[in-house]
Amino acid sequence: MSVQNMNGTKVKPAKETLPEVEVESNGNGHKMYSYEMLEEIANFLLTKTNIRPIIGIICGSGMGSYWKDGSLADTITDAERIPYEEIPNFPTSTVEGHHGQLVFGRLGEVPVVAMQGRFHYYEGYPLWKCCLPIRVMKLLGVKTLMATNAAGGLNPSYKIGDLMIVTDHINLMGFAGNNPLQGPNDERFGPRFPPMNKAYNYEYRKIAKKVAKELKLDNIIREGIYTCLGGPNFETVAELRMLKMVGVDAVGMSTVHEVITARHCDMKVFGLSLITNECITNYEVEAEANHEEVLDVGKMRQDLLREYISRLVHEFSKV
Ligand SMILES: O=P(O)(O)O[C@@H]1C[C@H](O)[C@@H](CO)O1
Ligand SMILES: Nc1nc2[nH]cnc2c(=O)[nH]1
Repeated sequence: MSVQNMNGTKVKPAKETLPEVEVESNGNGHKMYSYEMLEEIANFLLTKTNIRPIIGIICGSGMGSYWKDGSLADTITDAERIPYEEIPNFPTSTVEGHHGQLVFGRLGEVPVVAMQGRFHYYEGYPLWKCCLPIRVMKLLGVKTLMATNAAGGLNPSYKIGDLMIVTDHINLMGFAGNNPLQGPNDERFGPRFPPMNKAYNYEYRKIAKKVAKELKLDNIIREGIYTCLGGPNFETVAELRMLKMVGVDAVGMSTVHEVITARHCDMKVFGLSLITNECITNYEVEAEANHEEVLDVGKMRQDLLREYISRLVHEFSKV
């Protein structure tokens, strides 16, 4: 469901979130959920489905529509959809293009869980809460995270509709002291000081390039560095010029903190950006970035993404 804002743009109406239960503070005034509370969420989900997922997929903005209305529903079998509103202590999606449900099912033979809608910092969620579903996935038995996102293409050779295999990220929000792992560390998830030099699995990246070749996607597949800004505004020209200088290829508002959380609890990670718009680094350009374009490009690429992601799931499950 959506409503129109003052500019006629479609937005999701604000939803009431479930009451937050304080367990411990992360020292930043943020309340965090304990291991036991996350276990409760995972156990709740396990009572709702017989699927025991080994791969977790996060659908980026506009990239989740291929999970409904007949397209991936034809590919995914034994599908169980659980709206976020029905999951105790789970956040809810407030962004257009993020449906707000977990989809459990099988892609081919592989049991998966997909987040059809992720949580962003700009929605008002602290980073640990944006990443809460990753820890829940871990407790469900998920071994691999596939994080997809919509991103602006900063590398001048990128075109709208390209797919960028993420080789690495720059944690800009972390530079400013904001990290999902801030606060007391629970060793049951992972170490206090996790390494991050192998964030994006090398084997998966090789497979993703091989599969892209087989699907004849050579002309749209890229590899590059992603960064996340807090949003919700798109970037200024000066900001983009700065990011370009430090080697960023694609700019978004998610993924980095999810990947950090996944690596902390020893999940293997694959990252994929859909380049939905060109980052404007020139004051003479008339065009402006907008969310509608992001969603439109997601729609334009939904069939291709469905095929590519299904193939990747199959190949990754063999590693
Ligand atoms: O959820 P992702 O990172 O795919 O969404 C991007 C960032 C903003 O949420 C939105 C802007 O159009 O797209
Ligand atoms: N920050 C940011 N996020 C995006 N998501 C999709 N496009 C963009 C963009 O240009 N900038």
